[in-house]
Amino acid sequence: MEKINARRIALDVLVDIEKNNAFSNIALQRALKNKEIEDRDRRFVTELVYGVIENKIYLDYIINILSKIKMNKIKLEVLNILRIALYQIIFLDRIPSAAAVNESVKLVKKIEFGATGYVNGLLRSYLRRMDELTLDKEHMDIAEYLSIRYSHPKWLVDKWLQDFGEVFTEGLLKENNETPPLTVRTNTLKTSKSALMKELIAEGLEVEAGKYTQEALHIGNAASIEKLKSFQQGLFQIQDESSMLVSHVVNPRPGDFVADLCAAPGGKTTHMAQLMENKGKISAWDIHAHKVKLINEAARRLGITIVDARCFDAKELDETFLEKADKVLVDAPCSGLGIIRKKPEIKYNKSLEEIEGIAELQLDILKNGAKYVKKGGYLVYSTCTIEKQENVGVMKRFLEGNQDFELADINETLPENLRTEQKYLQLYPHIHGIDGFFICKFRRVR
Ligand SMILES: C[S@@+](CC[C@H](N)C(=O)[O-])C[C@H]1O[C@@H](n2cnc3c(N)ncnc32)[C@H](O)[C@@H]1O
Repeated sequence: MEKINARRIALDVLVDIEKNNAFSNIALQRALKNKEIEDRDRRFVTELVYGVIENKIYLDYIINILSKIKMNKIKLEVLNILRIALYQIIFLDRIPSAAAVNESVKLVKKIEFGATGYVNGLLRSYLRRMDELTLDKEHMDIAEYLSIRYSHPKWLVDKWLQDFGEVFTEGLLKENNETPPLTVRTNTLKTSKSALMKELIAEGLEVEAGKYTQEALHIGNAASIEKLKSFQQGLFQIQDESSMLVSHVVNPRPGDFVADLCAAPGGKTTHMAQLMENKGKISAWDIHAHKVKLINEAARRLGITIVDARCFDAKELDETFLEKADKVLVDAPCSGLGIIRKKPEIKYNKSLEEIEGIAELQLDILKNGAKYVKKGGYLVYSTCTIEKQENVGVMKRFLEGNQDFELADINETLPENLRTEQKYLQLYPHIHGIDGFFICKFRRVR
């Protein structure tokens, strides 16, 4: 069998992401699936792929200075070989620079023999000149400096500087390039947190309790978690703590009827089913049929029977649900700028226009969601973004147009370390250490 070359796999994944606009997690999964690859190599491939995407603007800034060929004329494969090499030299202390250069030269020889001299020359030139290539914050425009240093598009840095100020923005940008721990939610329908902890430790994982929710566990050294027996037995679900907080704010009770309008892949649906002790009903909708399947798969694995998943566009009104629900959740499609740590390509794919469009979509879905709520019932709005035009902006616009609703107090459903004066919760990765999320809750009073 051919020896697995981690750098080669990382290269293929990076080219796939750029050429086909693939999502990093899906491209990685596809490339690693069915490969006999040790956990250590699997982690190295993942580290290279995420590291390069996270730092792409910075790596390209250096390549642009050193290259004799214009950036847009460099073949994608060669460009990514350079990025992988520079990423290792600059960011991975444990890899000697000479090894990073030699391995990249070997790789380019196999893939684009004619570019061998170019790659070798550029990398050696970096090693000679690296001191003079460091960014000089004092003499640069602050937005330009932050944009290159932390590889976020300039328009986004400008926006965040305006919204949050320099210190906050730099903290956020820095954290966005960190790797978050993998977090899982105990399936309390099948086990307890302490029993699951023991099980995972016995399976060779490093496990720690979460910071905010009683079901959460952080996993230190997971490589292929879905292969674990405990996963296949449905003892847990992979889910960030921010996302778990949403279901706690919804606070569904056993016997409730809950409508979850944007539900796939079912993280919050299945969590709410747990909180309902698998009693009552959850109608879980998603616009994409292939994603509806994921809700059903998750429910089956976790032993949940109260979920009725369907393919439906929540912008449409389903009159059969009018005033039927005790609780409605709109976990809305959003710009996703709170989860850049997990999906770093998000920062390159967004635009101001898209943020505006998505805020309108959220408002449309919320307006319909409101119509399904019983008198005295609740509507919860959540996103995985930190953008004010969505979040607080949409929350205010919803309240202006829906006089039957008022903001409900969410504090009693939050852990003490997250209680807030405001009647909504905005989480930031660099402040709370979990995904950037927004959560608020409306009560139908009339
Ligand atoms: C943030 S994700 C939901 C995550 C899910 N609640 C969970 O916890 O696993 C938003 C979902 O909304 C779906 N979506 C987008 N537009 C929609 C629409 N018009 N109607 C229903 N679902 C929609 C997307 O397919 C996506 O799965």
